[in-house]
Amino acid sequence: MRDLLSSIKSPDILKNASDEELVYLAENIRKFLLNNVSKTGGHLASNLGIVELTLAIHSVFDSPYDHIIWDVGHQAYVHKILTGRKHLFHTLRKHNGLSGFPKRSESKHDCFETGHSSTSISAALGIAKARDLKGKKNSVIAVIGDGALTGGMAFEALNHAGHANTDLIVILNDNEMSISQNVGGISRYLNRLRTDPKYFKVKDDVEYILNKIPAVGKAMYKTAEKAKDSLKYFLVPGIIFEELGFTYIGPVNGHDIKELKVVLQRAKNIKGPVFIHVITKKGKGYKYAEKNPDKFHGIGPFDIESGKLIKSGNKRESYSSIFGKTLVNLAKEDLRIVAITAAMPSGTGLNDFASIYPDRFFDVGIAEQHAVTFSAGLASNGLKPVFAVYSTFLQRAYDQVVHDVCLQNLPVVFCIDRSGLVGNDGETHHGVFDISYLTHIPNITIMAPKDGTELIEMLKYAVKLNSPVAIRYPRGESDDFTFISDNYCIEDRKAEVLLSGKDVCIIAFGKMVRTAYEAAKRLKSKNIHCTVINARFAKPLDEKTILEECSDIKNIITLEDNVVKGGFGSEILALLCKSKKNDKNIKILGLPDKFVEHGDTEELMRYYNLDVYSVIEHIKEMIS
Ligand SMILES: Cc1ncc(C[n+]2csc(CCOP(=O)(O)OP(=O)(O)O)c2C)c(N)n1
Ligand SMILES: CC(=O)[C@@H](O)[C@H](O)COP(=O)(O)O
Ligand SMILES: [Mg+2]
Repeated sequence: MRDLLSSIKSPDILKNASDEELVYLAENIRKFLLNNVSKTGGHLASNLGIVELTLAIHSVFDSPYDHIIWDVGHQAYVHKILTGRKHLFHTLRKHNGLSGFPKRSESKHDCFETGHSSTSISAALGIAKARDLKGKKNSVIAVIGDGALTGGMAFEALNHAGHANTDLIVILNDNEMSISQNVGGISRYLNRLRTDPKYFKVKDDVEYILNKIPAVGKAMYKTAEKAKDSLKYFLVPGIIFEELGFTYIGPVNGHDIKELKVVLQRAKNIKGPVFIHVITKKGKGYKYAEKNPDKFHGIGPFDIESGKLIKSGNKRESYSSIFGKTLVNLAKEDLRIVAITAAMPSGTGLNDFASIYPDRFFDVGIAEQHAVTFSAGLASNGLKPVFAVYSTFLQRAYDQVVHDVCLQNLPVVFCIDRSGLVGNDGETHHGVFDISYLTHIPNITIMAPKDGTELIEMLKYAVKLNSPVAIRYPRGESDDFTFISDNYCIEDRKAEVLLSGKDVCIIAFGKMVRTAYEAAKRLKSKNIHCTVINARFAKPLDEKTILEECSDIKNIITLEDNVVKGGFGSEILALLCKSKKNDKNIKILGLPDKFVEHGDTEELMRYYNLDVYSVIEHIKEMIS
């Protein structure tokens, strides 16, 4: 048997591989994924599940002539291996290394970039229509998971594609899982298609009966074979995809390469939009990932033998976990509190809330826009909705925040996790725009805690407010300032002065308070004395404290882990201008006007001059 993996540089090699060779290749790819991702971390379970499907797609289609669009893109590792990037896997998700998502700059085989879910069908349809207008004939294939299919955009695109009069193939990779168990009516519907004994019985009966009829039976069966899926349409009530205008094929065993190739070849020859329903097992081939696909969806380095995470040092509790526990406690006291997630219960720390208060917990699927307006509805009818959401995914729901929540001044609490740099996921996932996209909206209060204790206090305050509130906090370990801070009162909406000094005033927001504090401590030994303000609020700013503290200090620095444009520093600058205090020497430190790449968060903070050392240098330069 040829060892295709060791020599693979392009998918062309698959075209003349036997089915047995492809099965052997699938086995080797799984070993390769396991060996590499156990060292680098990454999205393991989704990739283990999609090995055969990716091999079949690249066997039947001709990338990059044919276009393949991967929804979310976290499952594109196998595609990367087959398209000449195997040798880069030791650098996966590291700074300047291989991205964890499709990147046009990385390969001509990555025709469209993804990271946020449910975009693939819209993109594929656009690509297909452009192809038609250019008079070309290549295939366009969108590969979308059952989780991503819960996103509204996917349905907007299916609705359009069904009557767009173009050739398009949508492959649904149905593994019954989003990151956690998939939820909702669509998921239940797919489950019925997958398992309905009535369907399988009827299908088998029809094939059996036709085959039994002597002479004509075989011919009739051949005709019926063609019409089988349409036949199914009549036999299974409401195949929604057929109703939308697609030819539905499935369910297909997503781990049978031979069957997959036959089905894909057939789809390639069908005119109009085709929907192929493929069934796979998330985590396939690695027992720990099959058993616990949520844990192995996106995982850090782990030990292959035991499936246990390799942890470095003693870590403090994460902000997500502190948030989750606090909300459980608050919900005990206040029965109006309900929690909402858009398919991220574990990532946002809501798992305990979900099991303790199942009736007050809502996983709405990957549907951030709906989650926000749903929260607005809950609030308008007397409840206290807390929507826990990653900063980057809330971008989706900007208009709902404006139009459905803030315009009506409804008391929805946005707990914005993963704000700032998130690290290895990179461009698509950094939460560096939320201050910019929220501060200009009337009625909203925006806070960021300097440490875990402050997050607890901010959440207590937020659920008491009768208007929209956002609390932003970063990925990972919480900080702890209890050794110096003795006032955690949030209700007075005041900033906190952590250190006083006459040379420089550093006004920091959220996680950056630590950087300001450490820089000030080190500068003291060089006889440079800094005031350090923990702003707590980006909106409304505690104008009084800030202006008083700045009044006798010439040098002012603002620090944030948001983009500088439209961020926290801009708010301070506007305040100083408004108060005629623009005779100051001011530096606004934050992230630049570009999409920040992937890499370790600390490394990126150094790279963008936002670490303690860089802040010290900024201050020295300012003073000199
Ligand atoms: C808009 C948006 N919200 C949330 C996420 C986080 N997220 C990434 S993958 C995923 C689950 C995707 O499930 P599915 O599409 O079924 O893919 P699978 O991992 O099962 O292969 C979620 C919720 C995202 N990427 N984009
Ligand atoms: C692909 C995706 O969007 C998620 O899987 C994301 O990578 C999760 O990030 P965390 O690891 O920060 O939860
Ligand atoms: Mg899935």
